Amino acid sequence: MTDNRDILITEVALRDGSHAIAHQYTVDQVLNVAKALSDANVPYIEVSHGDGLAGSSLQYGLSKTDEMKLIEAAVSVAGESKIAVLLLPGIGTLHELKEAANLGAKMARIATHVTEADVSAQHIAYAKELGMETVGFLMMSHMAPVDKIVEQAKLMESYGADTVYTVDSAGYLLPDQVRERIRALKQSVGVNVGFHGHNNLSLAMANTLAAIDEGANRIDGSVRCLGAGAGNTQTEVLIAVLERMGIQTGVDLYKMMDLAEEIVAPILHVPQEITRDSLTLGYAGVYSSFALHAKRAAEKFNVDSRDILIELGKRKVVGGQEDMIVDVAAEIAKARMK
Ligand SMILES: CC[C@H](O)CC(=O)C(=O)O
Ligand SMILES: [Mn+2]
Repeated sequence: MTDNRDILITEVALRDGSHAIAHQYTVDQVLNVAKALSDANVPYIEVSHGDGLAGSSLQYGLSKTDEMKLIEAAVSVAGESKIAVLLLPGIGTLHELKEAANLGAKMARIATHVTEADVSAQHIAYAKELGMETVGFLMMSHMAPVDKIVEQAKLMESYGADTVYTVDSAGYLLPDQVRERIRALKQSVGVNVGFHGHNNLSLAMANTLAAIDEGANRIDGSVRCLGAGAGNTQTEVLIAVLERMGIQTGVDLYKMMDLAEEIVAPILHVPQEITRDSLTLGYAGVYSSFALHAKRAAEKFNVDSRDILIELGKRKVVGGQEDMIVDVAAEIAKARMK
């Protein structure tokens, strides 16, 4: 593996991308994608249900394949790359974390709502005990002021996180807002700082570059943008842009392009675009993974999915409250009948 990397990329298509295909990954798809990512020298490859370990459920969406089988498959072809898993405390437990570590996962990313870092303490500590590298992943970062994010990141650092992330789950943040968050984290924590963007307002690349400019050295990307909502910062494009800027990622651009075109594009049910629904997510500040749930609820209640998303934004609904999507759709349908 190349040592002189300025930025370490975590590829999230096999986790965040799972939202975009309703968690229908097969072992063969994961083998092919993970092998190609490893051949391209991507340092970290995240594999889990879209909502993290143990996310497979009626509430979040049932996986086609047990995620442990997917993790095992990815590990078998990972070579020098490290397999990462995502865990949201309350959805996943220490049990799944141990199972993933036993299968060979080397990094645990513990994700909480931006104001709830305290629930990550035991998961971060346990992941360290298991010998894993740990990341504190502060989701929906647009919903808290900068000083709150710093406070929460410091908590994660105190639990043992090696890296803390600002996560723009809704694809809502503007580049200046990313800058102020990353700058404050760089000034306040002693660990690596990372950024995870969503492209709902077509700002994932601009936001990622702003984060890097402020000193973030851990960056998430998704090949062919495969992620929730309009997807994430497109990895192969990011590699090209960073190469032009003289920033080393150690990732092979041509191999990433080939993977995107030949292996990942055929997996996509529909091309990853900024649709009216994903644009509404970014505009209203709604969790990107709500998009498919809102679409289904809109069809069921014959209402406009944008009205559902705007209302969810007003109510400041966060991850874990997916059941509210149906409630809101039903309320909108009922109000229309009056
Ligand atoms: C449901 C977990 C979520 O997809 C994590 C994430 O990638 C984000 O908040 O953007
Ligand atoms: Mn995401």
